[in-house]
Amino acid sequence: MDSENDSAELMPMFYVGHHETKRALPVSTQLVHHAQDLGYDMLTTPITNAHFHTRVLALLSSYRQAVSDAPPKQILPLPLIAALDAVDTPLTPSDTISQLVTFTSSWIDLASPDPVIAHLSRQVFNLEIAYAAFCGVVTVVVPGPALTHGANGVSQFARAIKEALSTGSYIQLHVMMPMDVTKCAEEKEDLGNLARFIQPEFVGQGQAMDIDEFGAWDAWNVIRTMSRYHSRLSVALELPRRFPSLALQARWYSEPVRLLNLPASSFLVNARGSFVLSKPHQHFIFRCMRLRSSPWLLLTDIGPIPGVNDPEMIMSYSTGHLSPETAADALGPESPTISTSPTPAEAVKIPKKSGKKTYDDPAPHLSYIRYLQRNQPIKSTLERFGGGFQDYLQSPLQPLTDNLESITYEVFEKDPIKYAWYERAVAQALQDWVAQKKSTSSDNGAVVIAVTGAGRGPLVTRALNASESTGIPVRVFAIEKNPNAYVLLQRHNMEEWSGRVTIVKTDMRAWKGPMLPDGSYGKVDIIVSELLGSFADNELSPECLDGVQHVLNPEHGISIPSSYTAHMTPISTPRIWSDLLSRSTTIDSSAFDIPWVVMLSQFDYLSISSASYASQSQSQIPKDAKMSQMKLDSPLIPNVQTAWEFSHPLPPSVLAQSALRRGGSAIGGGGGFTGGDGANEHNFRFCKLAFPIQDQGVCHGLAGYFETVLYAGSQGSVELSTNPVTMEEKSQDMISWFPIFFPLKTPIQVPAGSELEISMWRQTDDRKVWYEWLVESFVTVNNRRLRLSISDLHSSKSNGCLM
Ligand SMILES: C[S@@+](CC[C@H](N)C(=O)[O-])C[C@H]1O[C@@H](n2cnc3c(N)ncnc32)[C@H](O)[C@@H]1O
Repeated sequence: MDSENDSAELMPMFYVGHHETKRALPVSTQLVHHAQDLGYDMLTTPITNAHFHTRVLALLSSYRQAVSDAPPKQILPLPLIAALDAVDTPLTPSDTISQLVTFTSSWIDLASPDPVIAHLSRQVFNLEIAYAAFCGVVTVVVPGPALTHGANGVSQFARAIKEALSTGSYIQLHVMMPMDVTKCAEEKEDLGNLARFIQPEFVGQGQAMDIDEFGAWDAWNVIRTMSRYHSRLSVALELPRRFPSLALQARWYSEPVRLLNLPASSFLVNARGSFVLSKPHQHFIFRCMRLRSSPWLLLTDIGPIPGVNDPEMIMSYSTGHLSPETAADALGPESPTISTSPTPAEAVKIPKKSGKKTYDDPAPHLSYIRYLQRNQPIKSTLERFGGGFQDYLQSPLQPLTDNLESITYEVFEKDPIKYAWYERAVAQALQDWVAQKKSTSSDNGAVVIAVTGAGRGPLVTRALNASESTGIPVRVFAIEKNPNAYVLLQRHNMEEWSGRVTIVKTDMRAWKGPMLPDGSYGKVDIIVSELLGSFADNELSPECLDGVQHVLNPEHGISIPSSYTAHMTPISTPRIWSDLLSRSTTIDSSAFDIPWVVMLSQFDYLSISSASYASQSQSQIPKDAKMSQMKLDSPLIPNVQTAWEFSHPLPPSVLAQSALRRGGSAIGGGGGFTGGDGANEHNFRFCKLAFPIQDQGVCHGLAGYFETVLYAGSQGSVELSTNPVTMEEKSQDMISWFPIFFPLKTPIQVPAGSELEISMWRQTDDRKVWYEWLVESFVTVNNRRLRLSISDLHSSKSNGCLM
C-alpha cells in the first residue's frame, strides 16, 4: 500500500444517513440493505405513524367538543391517549433496529403554554420513548422545542427530556436544534401540528424570548444543564443554507453534536447543475469530523431512496469519485447574487449543459458527501501526533518527584521543532559569547555547558551539534537525577558522543559544579534545561534552576531558557466538564481541583481578540482555497493574557534572602504565608486578569499555555510557544506540550457584553507548589459594575508538585 493510501486510511470516516421527514414506506430490512447498496450507512424512521397522529388529533378534537358542550363550571379530566396499537407504529424489534435512527413526532408541542396541548404532547412523547426503548432502539432524535413559547417553554421541554433519559435507560437522545434560529427555514404549514390547536387565551403567553442568533444555542444550554450534562444527551444540529457568524459556529462546534442534519435546502447548485455545499459548510463539517466522537451526517428530504420501486434500475455505489467540475463550488449563499442562486427544487429545472453526456447519478447528494470524505484537509503535525488524545485528561507529569519511563522521553524526542530551536539558541549564545569576548569557566577557553535534567540526552546532542556548527569548543556536563536515564546517558556517551560528555547522576540542586583537578569545584557558563510544563512553571523549573544557579558563572553565566511566561484564557468545554463531573463522582472527588493536561479539541474560546471578532463577517476561507489545504483551527483568535513570568538567573540578592529565610532564623523573617520558612516565596505569583465576553456562553474553566525565550541575543530571539495566538509565528508544529486546563466545579453562565475576572495564585510552602484559581463574572449596567457570580476558590494543594 502506498503512503498516500496509508494517510487517506487514517482520515475520519463519514457515516451518512438518509432521512425523510415524511417517509412513505416503513423501513424494512430490505430497504436498509438497499440503502446500504447505494452507499448509505443508515436510515431513519418515525417511531409512530400517520394512523397514530390521526388518532391523537381525533382525541383532541372530541375533547375540545366535549369542553364546549359541557356546562360552564364543569371541569373535565384532561384527555388520555390509549396505549399504542400495532397499527400505530412501523417499528418492531428486529436485527436491524439498532441501525435505525428513529424520530419522535415533530407534530407535538412539549413546550406549549396550553395545558391540553402540553399534556397530549407529553403522553405522545412518553409512549414513543417507551416503545422505542422496548424495541431496542439505540438512537432517538427529538425535534427541539418551539422557541416562540419563551424561556418557560424551554424548561418544560427540558424537563420532558430529563424524564425520557430515565425511561429509556440505554437510548441516546439527540435533540434537533437549528444552528441559527434566525435563519431557520419557514416552518412548513403542517396542518396536523398540535401547536396550531392552541386555545386563543394561551397565544403569546409565556414571555417570548428575545430570539437572537444564539437563541437556539441558549435553549440547548438550558436543556443539557437541566439534565446535568447527561452522557446520553447530545445535539442533532440542523445546518442552514447560509451559515451564521463564526462565533456561533465555534460555539456549536464545542457542544456534543452527534448528528449533522443537512436538509436539501442547505445544498447549493453549481454551474454544472450539481448539488454542492458552500465553503463554510465544508469547513464546519471537516472540523467536526476531526473530533474524537465525530458526528454522523443526515441527508434530509433529498428525495426517496432511488430504485426502491424499480428493481430493474442499475444502481451505483457512491464512492465520491467525482469530476472536479461536478464537485466545484457554487456561488455561495453569502454572495450578493444570492437571490439568483437556485434552491435545489429550482435547480432540477435548470437544463444541463448540452453537448456533454451527463452521468446520471442516482444519489448526487450522497456522492458529493463521499467526495468531501475523500478530499478532507491533510492532517496538521499536531493532529498526526495527537490523534486519539483529543480531550483526553492527563495528570501533569512530575518529573522532579517521579522518574520518567524511556517511552515518555521517546515521545518528547519526536518533536520536530523543540530540539532544533534549542540547538539554534545554544549556537547563537556561543557565537555571542565569543563575539563579546567573555571569559569562560574552563582552563582551555572552552565554553562550559551543563544540560541540567538531561533525560536520555537529546539536548546534549544538540549542544554538541551547536559547538560543531559554530566551531566554538565546549565542555559538556549532563546532569540527571533519574537513575534509569543515567544508564542510557552513559551508553550514549560511549556510542555517540565519543566520551566527550561528563555524566553526573544527581539532583541538580545538590550538584557542586565541575570538579577541578585540585578537588575544588568550578563554574558553568551556560545552563541548558527543559523543565517546562504546559503552564510553564508547573513542573517546578523555577525551583530547580534556583537550586543549581550556585554553579553558574556569576559574571557572564546564562540560562537557556532565559525566561518563560504562563498564559490563559477562559473557555467553554461541555465535553471535558461532563467527563470531570463523572470522574468526580466515581474515581476522584478532587477532579475539579486538578489542573489537567489535555489536548483541547472540542471547546470554544469565550473571549475573542477584538480585531478578530470585528472581522468575523468577512469570509475566513479564501474563495480559491483547496479543500485539502483548509486549516481546521478555531476560526477566531482568542484573547489570551499573560499570567506571570520567571527569568533566570535570578539576582543574587533574591537567592541570598531565600537562603536567609531557610532554617527560620529571626533575621530570615516570620515564616511563609502558607507554611514553611518562606524560603521559596520569591517564586510565589499572583495575577488578576479581566476578559471581555462578547457572546453569551458558559465558562467551564481556563485554558493555560506558555511561551519561553530560550535565548535572546544579537541575532534576535529564539522562542517556543504553545499560546494559540503566537505558536504559529514562534514554533509552529511543536508537539511536546498540550495545553493545561483549570476546571470550574460549577460552570459560570456569562451574558453577552459581560466580563470575566480571573484570579490565579502560584502558592508554595517550601515543600510543594500548587495553584489556586477563582473566576468572577461582572456586567456593567448604567455605569455600575455588578457582580453576577463567583466560583469556588479552587486549589490543587492536595495534588501539588512536591519540591
Ligand atoms: C521534561 S524532561 C526533559 C528531558 C530532556 N532534556 C529532553 O528534552 O528530552 C526533564 C528531565 O529533568 C530531570 N529532572 C527534573 N528535575 C531534576 C532535578 N532537580 N535534578 C536533576 N534532574 C532533574 C527529569 O528526570 C527529566 O529527565
